[in-house]
Order: sequence, then C-alpha cells, then structure tokens
Amino acid sequence: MAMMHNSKDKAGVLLVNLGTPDAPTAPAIRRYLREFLSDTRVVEIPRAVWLPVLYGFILPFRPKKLAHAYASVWSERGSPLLAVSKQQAQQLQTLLGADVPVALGMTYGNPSVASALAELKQKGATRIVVLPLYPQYSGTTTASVFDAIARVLARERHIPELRTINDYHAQPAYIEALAASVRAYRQTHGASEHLLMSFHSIPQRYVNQGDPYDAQCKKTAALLAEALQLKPEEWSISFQSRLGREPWLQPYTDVVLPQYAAKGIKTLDVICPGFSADCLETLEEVAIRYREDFLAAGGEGFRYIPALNADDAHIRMMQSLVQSAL
Ligand SMILES: C=CC1=C(C)c2cc3[nH]c(cc4nc(cc5[nH]c(cc1n2)c(C)c5CCC(=O)O)C(CCC(=O)O)=C4C)c(C)c3C=C
Ligand SMILES: [Fe+2]
Ligand SMILES: [Fe+2]
Repeated sequence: MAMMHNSKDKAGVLLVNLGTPDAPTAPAIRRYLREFLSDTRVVEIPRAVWLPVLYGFILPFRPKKLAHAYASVWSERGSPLLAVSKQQAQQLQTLLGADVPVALGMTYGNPSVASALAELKQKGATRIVVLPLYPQYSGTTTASVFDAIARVLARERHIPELRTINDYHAQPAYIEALAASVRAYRQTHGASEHLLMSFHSIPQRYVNQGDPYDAQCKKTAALLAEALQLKPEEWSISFQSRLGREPWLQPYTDVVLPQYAAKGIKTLDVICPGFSADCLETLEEVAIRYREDFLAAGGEGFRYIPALNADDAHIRMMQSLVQSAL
C-alpha cells in the first residue's frame, strides 16, 4: 500500500540556473542574448525604447565581442556554467537517490526549463521542488525562473504541486561551505591581505523599487566575514558585470580594484559568492580581466577563489534545502 501511495505522490527536483550559449560563436551567442535580454524582468525599459537598442546596437555587435571571451573559458565539456550545472544535478541525484528524480533546466537556452519539466513528468513526479541556484533573490533572476515554469505549465491540464525556494543567502550550510572553501584555498596558497567579495550587479533602480538583492548580498558578505573572523579592513564587497549607462549597485568591482592597488593593497583574494557555478562572469571577467587590471595598477597578487561548483558541501547544502522543502 505504501508503494501505491508513493507512486501517486512522487517528489522531484528542478535545479535551475541562468543558461549559456550552445557554442562560443557569434550566432549562438546572439540567440542566447536575444532571449535573455528580451526578458522584461532583466531589462525594465519600455519595449519601444529597448527593442531598437537591443536589435540596433547590442545584437549586431556584442556577440562577436563575446565570442572571444567565451572561447577563452570554453572546455571540452562545453560552457563551464553548463558543465558544472550538469555535475551538480548528477551529484544531487546520487545523494537524493533514484526515488527523487533531479532535472536541470536553464532559464535561457538549453537544456530548457520545458525539457526539465517534461523529464520530471515522464518520471512521474507530481510534487516538484524548484531550486534556482541563485543564493541571493533578485527579480531579474529568481523571479524569471518562476515565469519560465509558469509559461510551460500554462499549457498543462494537470499541473504538479510546486514549492519554490526563493533564496538561501543566509543559510548556515551555504555560509559554512563558502567559509570552508576560503579556508581550504588559503591553506594551500597562503592568505592575501584582503578578501574582496564580488557579486553580480543589478540596476540600482530595481533595488529602489523593492528588489531585496542588495540587502541579501550584504548579509551574505557580513556572515561570511564573520565565519572567517575577518577584521573590517580585511574584506570588502563590490558589484561586477554592469551593462549600460544607468547606475547599478555600487561600488563597482572594476573601479575599486585599481583603488585598492593605489592604497597599497598588494595581494588580493577574490570570491564571487553569488555565483553557484563558475561561468563567463567569474572565469573571464574576474579571473582574467580584473586580474590583469589589478596587476597593471600595481597589485602584485590576485587570486580568484573558485565558486562552490560541485563541492561536496555545496551539494549537501542543496540536499538539505530540498529535503526541508519536501
Ligand atoms: C542587462 C541586464 C542584466 C542583469 C540585470 C543581470 C543580472 C544577473 N545576472 C546574473 C548571472 C549571470 N549573468 C551572466 C551573464 C550576463 N549577464 C548579462 C546581463 C544582465 N545580468 C549579460 C548580457 C550576460 C552575458 C555576458 C555579457 O554580455 O557580459 C552569467 C554568465 C553566463 C554564462 O554563459 O557563463 C551569469 C551566471 C545574476 C546572478 C544576476 C542578478 C543578480
Ligand atoms: Fe548577468
Ligand atoms: Fe559580463
């Protein structure tokens, strides 16, 4: 009887991340950016203003520029973001066991959220825990995951029960996994003078209108500093990857780096706690470009501490988030 009950009410897990181009080529990047940058949650500008900019200035030029950047981080396993996400899904599947199917979907590009939901349906999941792999909630990311799911389920007669996890920015298991990764890195490589915690920026306007992202990044950073017992002068927070002209969350990573070098900070460790998987924005923007900028400004050592990726502690954190949601 228990088996019959289980087969009627079966849990599944949907892991979601942003998505990445299918190939490091201009046409593939153009397809990806077109979908991503058409999302009204990502770019909150009236369509009559934004679409001419997107189609007239961004899509004709940015993909070519980005193709070089993507090529510099692409591996035999493809885009780092996708390769790491697949590994995370596989390892979470192992921890949860075959009774709880795990599927991976990307908000933009492939594998799509639609394909992941179809996979869970095919495996009989009727109760789905959605874990967007964004530790800090933002309307631009977390809410877009929800939109993508709602669009798919709009075509279904019998929809599954859903439980969405909005954020885990202050979860002890997440903070401890970050702290452990910094400690392990410093044990192997020695400690730098300063730890910079760099988060993806968003437009300041979104925060003014109620997006909790800024506050959650600051909370994560403070908790991580506390876990590492850092003194105030031994760490700071900054925001990277802005696009366009309006003000985004500050201080900007690319602005503070040369300032640190000028202040006499010679060696820097950089961690990006908002990225659950390494990707273009960490491996190319931070670990390659910002490193060059810091060294050019007089810095002597710049070390990027990898994202939690498929770390055991990271996957166990996912397992406990999912189990509490079930
Ligand atoms: C234009 C608006 C953008 C907002 C708002 C934004 C928020 C945001 N993004 C991430 C995570 C990632 N972003 C990545 C790349 C990326 N982001 C934007 C634009 C916005 N992001 C663009 C145009 C791109 C593409 C690359 C580029 O043009 O520089 C990635 C990496 C993807 C990859 O393929 O590796 C991630 C991850 C978060 C967490 C966030 C808000 C909190
Ligand atoms: Fe982004
Ligand atoms: Fe970028």
